[in-house]
Amino acid sequence: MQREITRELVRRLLPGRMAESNKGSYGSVLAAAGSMAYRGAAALCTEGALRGGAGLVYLASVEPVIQLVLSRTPECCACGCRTAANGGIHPQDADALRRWFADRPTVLLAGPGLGESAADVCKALLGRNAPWAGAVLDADALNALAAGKYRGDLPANTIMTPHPGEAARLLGLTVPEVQADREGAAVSLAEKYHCVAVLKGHHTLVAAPGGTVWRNETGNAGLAKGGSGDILAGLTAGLLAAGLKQGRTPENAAVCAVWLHGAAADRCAKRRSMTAMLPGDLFEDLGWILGELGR
Ligand SMILES: NC(=O)C1=CN([C@@H]2O[C@H](COP(=O)(O)OP(=O)(O)OC[C@H]3O[C@@H](n4cnc5c(N)ncnc54)[C@H](OP(=O)(O)O)[C@@H]3O)[C@@H](O)[C@H]2O)[C@@H](O)CC1
Ligand SMILES: Nc1ncnc2c1ncn2[C@@H]1O[C@H](COP(=O)(O)OP(=O)(O)O)[C@@H](O)[C@H]1O
Repeated sequence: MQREITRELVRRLLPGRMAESNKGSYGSVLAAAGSMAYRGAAALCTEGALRGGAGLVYLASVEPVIQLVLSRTPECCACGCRTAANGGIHPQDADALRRWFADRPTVLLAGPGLGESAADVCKALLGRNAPWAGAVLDADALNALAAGKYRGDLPANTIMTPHPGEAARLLGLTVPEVQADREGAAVSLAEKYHCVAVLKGHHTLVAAPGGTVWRNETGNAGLAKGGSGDILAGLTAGLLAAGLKQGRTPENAAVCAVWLHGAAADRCAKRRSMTAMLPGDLFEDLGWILGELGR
């Protein structure tokens, strides 16, 4: 049975901003994102993590991507990596990152824009004894997981955010089969991969193993543009990092992220139209909606 995500639920579950706090109170995110082919995805997901409230956001990527992201959001800390032959992060640098973060509890956000480098990067970052406080896996990180390129034993507090195409690959189904039983697909993903599954699309669903299936009713077809999913992945990671510091669960973070993302899109469509709005426009509306919720 599905339960609707409401504004009141989100108000209750959102991490607070306390007067007596500092950046360490809201957790850290490392985004492993972007490649020579997909530069914007890294910019959108890191801004999503910052605007989702994480205290510190690091970006691991190739230098041209780092330059682009810092020019938009200098708040982001750079972990510049060498470029591999496939245009992505060099695998040796991914190994070094994993060692550097071993004693710095951090949420890993992996996938947006990684392209062909995803298999090597995920193998290095998500192998045995991965140090992450939690993880958000999206896009190419999910395709590499579906293809068996790294162990399916994900860190505790993992959230995956597949669109129906990615969900079909993860479950060995076709897209029409996923869409014909979205609730069954979301539950199967959560149980197969022991994580919180966010099955995106019109009426995004959130399922945790053995838990409620949440249905989101915010959002509109203006989100059907490349980059919307990258923002959701970053926002989810930012909320997860801040929420884990305050005893919230990954399910709480996913529920808040999908509702806020859709509510921002609904506000954005009123001022920009569904046709002309861009994913990057959502950040302004997100700020207004968080403000209305007292955060
Ligand atoms: N500015 C940037 O840098 C951007 C970079 N980006 C980066 O691009 C990379 C590739 O990501 P991607 O999602 O485009 O590739 P992919 O998973 O192969 O999806 C296409 C296939 O899946 C299916 N499919 C997709 N959605 C579906 C749906 N809702 N419902 C049903 N089916 C759906 C679709 O099937 P079709 O409908 O065409 O048969 C098609 O075959 C990745 O790194 C990402 O982060 C993008 O985020 C954009 C902005
Ligand atoms: N018609 C729609 N109605 C509501 N939400 C939508 C619609 N189309 C797309 N979205 C949302 O936009 C985002 C698209 O993510 P994704 O397919 O991964 O795109 P990309 O990776 O290209 O950014 C998801 O959050 C999805 O739920």
